[in-house]
Amino acid sequence: MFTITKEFHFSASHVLDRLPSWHPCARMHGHNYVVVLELSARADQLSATGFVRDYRDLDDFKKWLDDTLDHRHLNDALGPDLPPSAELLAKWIFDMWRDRIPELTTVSVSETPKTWAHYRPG
Ligand SMILES: Nc1nc2c(c(=O)[nH]1)N=C([C@H](O)[C@H](O)COP(=O)(O)OP(=O)(O)OP(=O)(O)O)CN2
Ligand SMILES: [Zn+2]
Repeated sequence: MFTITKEFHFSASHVLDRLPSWHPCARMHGHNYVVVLELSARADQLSATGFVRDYRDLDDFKKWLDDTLDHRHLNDALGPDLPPSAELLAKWIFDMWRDRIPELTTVSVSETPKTWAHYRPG
């Protein structure tokens, strides 16, 4: 298998309001999020150019991220039923984009330089 990744950035606020009140993340705060899309293909699926997918094809994803999540409150963007943890945000993005990017295999979300959550369907 070949895999490619491309990294995207956005800034947003959130409240993890299902945490106990003593937890700092139960208060509203923000992150400079990093999202990494991983796309995969077998050797026989590569384009004639040798691409899993042209990185430039992901420009639509960048625009969507800017329009949908950048400088937003994630609790509003994801709705009241989905806690905006890094894990569930990664799955939410995967589910939004799996049909438009059939080669998509993993979505990863980082909230801080030390943390990553990864979602790939089991
Ligand atoms: N499994 C998860 N744990 C936590 C999440 C999450 O999405 N998934 N989110 C948070 C907070 O939103 C935020 O990311 C804080 O994380 P934390 O690592 O505690 O960040 P700090 O910078 O405060 O940590 P330091 O240890 O001081 O670097 C919490 N947990
Ligand atoms: Zn947070």
